[in-house]
Amino acid sequence: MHALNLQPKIITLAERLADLAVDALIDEADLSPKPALVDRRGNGAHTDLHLGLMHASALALWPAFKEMAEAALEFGEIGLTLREAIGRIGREGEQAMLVTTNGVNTHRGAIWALGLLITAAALDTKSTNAGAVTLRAARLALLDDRYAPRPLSHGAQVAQRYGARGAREEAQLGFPSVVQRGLPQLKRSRVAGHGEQNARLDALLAIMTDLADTCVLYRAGEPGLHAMQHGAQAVLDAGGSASLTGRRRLHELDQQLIALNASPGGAADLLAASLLLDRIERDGILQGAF
Ligand SMILES: CC(C)(COP(=O)(O)OP(=O)(O)OC[C@H]1O[C@@H](n2cnc3c(N)ncnc32)[C@H](O[C@H]2O[C@H](COP(=O)(O)OP(=O)(O)OP(=O)(O)O)[C@@H](O)[C@H]2O)[C@@H]1O)[C@@H](O)C(=O)NCCC(=O)NCCS
Ligand SMILES: Nc1ncnc2[nH]cnc12
Repeated sequence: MHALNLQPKIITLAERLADLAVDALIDEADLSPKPALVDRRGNGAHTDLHLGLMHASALALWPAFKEMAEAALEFGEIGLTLREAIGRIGREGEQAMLVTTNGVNTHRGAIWALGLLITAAALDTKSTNAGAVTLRAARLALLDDRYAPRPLSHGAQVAQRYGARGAREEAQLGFPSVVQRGLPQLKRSRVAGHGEQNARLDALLAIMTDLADTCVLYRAGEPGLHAMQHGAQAVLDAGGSASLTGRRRLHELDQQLIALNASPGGAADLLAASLLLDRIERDGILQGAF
């Protein structure tokens, strides 16, 4: 007769990082009320997305995140070999996402941003503050993956039309929207006692105030981007999402962006990146067990 094994399974560093990334994506999707984005209330400005699809997509990305962290551990240093390995894994992750969502792009930007951050975190678990991790991620993003296809993506079309360089530049600059806006606002709103959900909403709004979100530019042009940036600033100026006036401004922003079809999908990805870095900095298992 076999005794029941009640020992907790020891998870690997790569598995732990993949867990943190998926948790960050699910927390981002669930956070409500987000302007014009999919959340617990509904589909925002989207006709082809819903919350269940966002969850399924996030879960489908776990193996890719784990493999990226494993590649970092295997190669051990920033270089073209690692960059091209995670590029391949990222593209396989995109395929897994598209199979799960039946062809809908739920998390392309998130695979890019969180994939780079997971890889960068795994490279040195003794140096996991946001500044150090984003710097390593930027050095990876600056390397040119020779095998990356160059499709005329929405981001590429927007770059041609408006000169906005979007997700690639955000990573190559070390995620300024995360390090200078999202994370500091998350911490400020927590310290002010606004509650975790409001702190996360404020972090999203802080990202939106300055981001050249190629998703918004593609769907709603410069008027859409202007509405997103100024509307987000108006909520923060009114006291943020924990205040009554701020909540009113947030509702107005939601209505305005939906009317413009302007979904800030890039800002949503960068909120998930902020939540991931916040978790990596504070994670007891990551700090202690490896
Ligand atoms: C380098 C890549 C990110 C490719 O970049 P590019 O700009 O060429 O490609 P896009 O396909 O447009 O994807 C970029 C996505 O990044 C998000 N984003 C937008 N602006 C920013 C920004 N300023 N900073 C950071 N991130 C940003 C955004 O993702 C979200 O929006 C998605 C929905 O967008 P879209 O497809 O346009 O969808 P809709 O408007 O809804 O379209 P329809 O309904 O009309 O169909 C949503 O998924 C969010 O995630 C942009 O979409 C990179 O992808 C790449 O090179 N990948 C290859 C693999 C690789 O090398 N990986 C590296 C290992 S990690
Ligand atoms: N919550 C969300 N709604 C719409 N697009 C997104 N892209 C990433 N997160 C999103």
